Amino acid sequence: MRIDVVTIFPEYLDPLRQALLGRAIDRGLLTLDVHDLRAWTHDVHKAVDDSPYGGGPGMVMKPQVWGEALDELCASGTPRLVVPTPAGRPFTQAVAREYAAQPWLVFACGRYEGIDQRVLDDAARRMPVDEVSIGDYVLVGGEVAVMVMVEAVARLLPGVLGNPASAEQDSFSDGLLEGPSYTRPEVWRDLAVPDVLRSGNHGAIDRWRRDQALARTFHRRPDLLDALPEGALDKHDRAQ
Ligand SMILES: COc1ccc2nc(C(=O)O)sc2c1
Repeated sequence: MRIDVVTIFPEYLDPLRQALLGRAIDRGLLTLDVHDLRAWTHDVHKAVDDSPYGGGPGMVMKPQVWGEALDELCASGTPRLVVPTPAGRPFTQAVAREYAAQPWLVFACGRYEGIDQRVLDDAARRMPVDEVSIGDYVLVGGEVAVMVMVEAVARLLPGVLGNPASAEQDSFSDGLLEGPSYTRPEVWRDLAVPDVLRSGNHGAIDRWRRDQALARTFHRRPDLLDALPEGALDKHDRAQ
């Protein structure tokens, strides 16, 4: 997978080159190229924003600069353009899986009050454009949202996670929240690991973990239970 990110703060994306993701990039499992939007300005001040038509607070990112950047970066093909914005559709694990199947993603990081809408409308003439939000809160810019999305997507790529089963068992993969996890010691500050996890009875362990996930989801995210596909809960699940 090829990932390009366009931003006025390229160094903001540096953490993506650390640890697991950094190793995956070094191993060629994905490429990550971060571009400074100001490289496509032509004035001495490298201006990327201007006042909004219709008035109102803040500034809007200029269409000309973005247009030239995307023209150059997307000249060789048809990536999916992903634009983080508070007004976007929710970024979910399902969207992460959808993106992980794409050969090429270009992320456009807005700042200020956002990017002139015509940039997205023009891009949509020649590539799929997705406006997405990572949550119901507003950030200062798109960079942090891009880091969240790149990590969520990259970890799904073959070979990135040491144990592929991790991606199948983590929260949201079966539509439920993950239950609690434990490791040694057996007792810590008089808190003991649940006996079933030390029983060696894998059927009972799997059942206990499923029940824990259902209970946690019911109490913390009942909306996820409502969203489960028909038949996702068996008779035992429904009896919980
Ligand atoms: C101007 O660019 C922004 C500003 C806030 C913001 N908030 C996001 C979110 O997903 O919450 S994406 C995003 C992009």
